Amino acid sequence: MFDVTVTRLDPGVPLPVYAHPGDAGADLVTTIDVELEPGERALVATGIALALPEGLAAFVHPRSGLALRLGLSIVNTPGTIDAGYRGEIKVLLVNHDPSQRITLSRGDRIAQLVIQRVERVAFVEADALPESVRGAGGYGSTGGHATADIQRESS
Ligand SMILES: O=c1ccn([C@H]2C[C@H](O)[C@@H](COP(=O)(O)OP(=O)(O)OP(=O)(O)O)O2)c(=O)[nH]1
Ligand SMILES: [Mg+2]
Repeated sequence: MFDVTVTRLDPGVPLPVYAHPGDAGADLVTTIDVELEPGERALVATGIALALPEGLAAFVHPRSGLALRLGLSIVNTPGTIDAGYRGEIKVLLVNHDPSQRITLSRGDRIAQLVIQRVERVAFVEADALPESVRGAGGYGSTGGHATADIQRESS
């Protein structure tokens, strides 16, 4: 376990907390009340700033329960918190529900922070790449992808 130094820019919010032993995500809360109309997005402050050691990064993920119940997600999921970032962690929430407004109150848990080891590499340019079994095949090259309704109807 790494120690990560945290500051609370809003003294009224809890530190990020793992709900259970073994959880990968530590919950973050909103410092403000928010109302999101269907399709609307909002940048929401969490009151938390970190000093991550080099070699770690934090990723801001949606919470599954809120996604299921309300359609709440994050536009740039997962948001990337660089080790060098010392500012407040903010969450770019979005309401994916087609008809229902989402109402959140200060203190509600809105997202979860997953801390991971990350590698940095030297990008070394070459004229050609070494061969591999997959080669350049991508975007469904192995099959098994769903067919869009519109394609199914016209075929
Ligand atoms: O969900 C997020 C994503 C990012 N950030 C902060 C921390 C991160 O280190 C910084 C920059 O994020 P990113 O690199 O994804 O955004 P950018 O648009 O590339 O901005 P920049 O030019 O500052 O790198 O913004 C957040 O607070 N929340
Ligand atoms: Mg960036």
